[in-house]
Amino acid sequence: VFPPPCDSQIYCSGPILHHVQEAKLFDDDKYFVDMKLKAVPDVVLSAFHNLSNETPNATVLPAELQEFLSVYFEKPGTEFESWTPPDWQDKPKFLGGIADQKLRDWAEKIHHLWKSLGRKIHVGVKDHPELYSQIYTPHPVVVPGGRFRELYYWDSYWVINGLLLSEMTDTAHGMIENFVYLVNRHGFIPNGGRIYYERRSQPPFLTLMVESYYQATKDKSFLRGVLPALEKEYRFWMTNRSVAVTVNGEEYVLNRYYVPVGLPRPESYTDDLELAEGLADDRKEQLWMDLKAGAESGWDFTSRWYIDSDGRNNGTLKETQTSQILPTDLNALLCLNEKTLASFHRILGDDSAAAYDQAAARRLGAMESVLWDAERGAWFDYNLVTHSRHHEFYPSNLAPLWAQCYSQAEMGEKAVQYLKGSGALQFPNGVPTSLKESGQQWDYPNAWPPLQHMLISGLSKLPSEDAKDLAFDLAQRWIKTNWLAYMKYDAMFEKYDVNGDGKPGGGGEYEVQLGFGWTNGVALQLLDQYGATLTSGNRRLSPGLLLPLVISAILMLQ
Ligand SMILES: OC[C@H]1O[C@H](O[C@H]2O[C@H](CO)[C@@H](O)[C@H](O)[C@H]2O)[C@H](O)[C@@H](O)[C@@H]1O
Repeated sequence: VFPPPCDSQIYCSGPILHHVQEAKLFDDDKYFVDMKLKAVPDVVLSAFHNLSNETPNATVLPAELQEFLSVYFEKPGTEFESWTPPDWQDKPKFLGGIADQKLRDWAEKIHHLWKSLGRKIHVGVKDHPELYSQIYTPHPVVVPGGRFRELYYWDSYWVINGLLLSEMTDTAHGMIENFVYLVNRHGFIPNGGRIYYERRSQPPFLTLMVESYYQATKDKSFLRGVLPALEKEYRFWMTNRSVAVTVNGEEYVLNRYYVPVGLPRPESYTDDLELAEGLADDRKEQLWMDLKAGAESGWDFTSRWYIDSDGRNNGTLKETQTSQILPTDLNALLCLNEKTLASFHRILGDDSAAAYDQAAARRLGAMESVLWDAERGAWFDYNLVTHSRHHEFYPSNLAPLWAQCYSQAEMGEKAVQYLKGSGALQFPNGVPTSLKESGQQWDYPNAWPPLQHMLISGLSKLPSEDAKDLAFDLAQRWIKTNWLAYMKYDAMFEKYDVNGDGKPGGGGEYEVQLGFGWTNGVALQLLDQYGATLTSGNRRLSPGLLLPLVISAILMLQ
């Protein structure tokens, strides 16, 4: 009953996809669905039909499949022209604010990486979209790197923040224009720049990208031009990804990730097929939908989305039920979108700000009634099956601090105490994604750049020195991890391990990737924000953390 991931009978459904992926001709299922066609789809489909009709039981041997692919497909990557961002220039100003010479030299190297991650889509993709899985966008993009050859939605927020520090305003402008183009074409922004991603999104960061750009340029006419697309995207999330939930007799509306699309993810086809083996057809479809919703959350995959048969936040990947969870971070992000949209209307001097102010106030009330736990002092995901909160630690439990979506100052301070008592601060290299080692990449021991950034930024906005010191301490840990790994491997990674000295992360369904868009963006932001005090050597203990240590040492001596 549910539509396939896209309408292409080559890239998203049908016998070619099935046979090629099942034959495991490539190490990564994403490889095949990124290949360009050498002939129009009808010709390729009928050639495959003839080939499989000639063989008993329609089985095509791997050697025949290889031959078929070499006749009808090109290697991935041919859809790009070589492109160096024309606005890239040596020595952007922010470098001057980094006191530690080694970190300053390293920041300069990161700034150089934008040149290798820039891509311009070949005009052929615009003229003959039927030959490509690549989605055409009019302006060049900065990609994450490695197997992620195309643009990604939420990654681009941290990429754009980094580009703005690198004074690459035109490249940032073009990337935002691409997203506006995608909203106008699809009604929302796809997960990434491939047709197999076109029926699911990722965390909605476009409004915040525009906010970053506006803060850097103060360009009101740009703001006026893009605002209708931002509102269109907001309506998409409120129409297609919202749920009404009743708590203590009151009804609240909050958002979730939800992807009513069938079949396995084409880019991870055999993983999804194997995971669903043995399930009844309707359970299979449900699992595939929830895996896609997991991809839409950006956390693919994690024990955070597991709900076992007793309704507990427990189980295995097969028990992923993303759509049955109201996530704290998605709702904090939408609250921040609402506040930012209101502020845009105020800047432009029109009279539409009030509607967004009211939406933000409604959401804040809902988050405090449904997600906030006053006893524990944090916000927790809400389970729609059991109508209760999940109490595991995830950095997302503090996302409302980052979004500044809470009503009383004391909630912020309670959340700091929650974090300190959570056990998540005991690791030298950053805050883990959870405290569970599930083997999935969005779990312990991995730490991810966007989560470090949101946590550090949330803590740094709190009024207390204690919270600010903790923010600095976490920034120092993260920078040191990134820097040590760079010294060892000469590379920036998509994620890191919270243990060891500069260790890349692992787990999940693909090898850890290098590049890496959001890692570079977050490192540059932290180096800019804390450049005067960060060091490449031993961690400088901030006064707020030093004092408790001194007191406990004195007590021990007594
Ligand atoms: O191919 C598997 C999945 O890969 C992507 O997810 C991961 O990389 C993205 C790019 O850095 C990142 O946005 C996401 O948070 C990562 O988990 C892709 O976005 C998924 O849709 C895809 O299934």
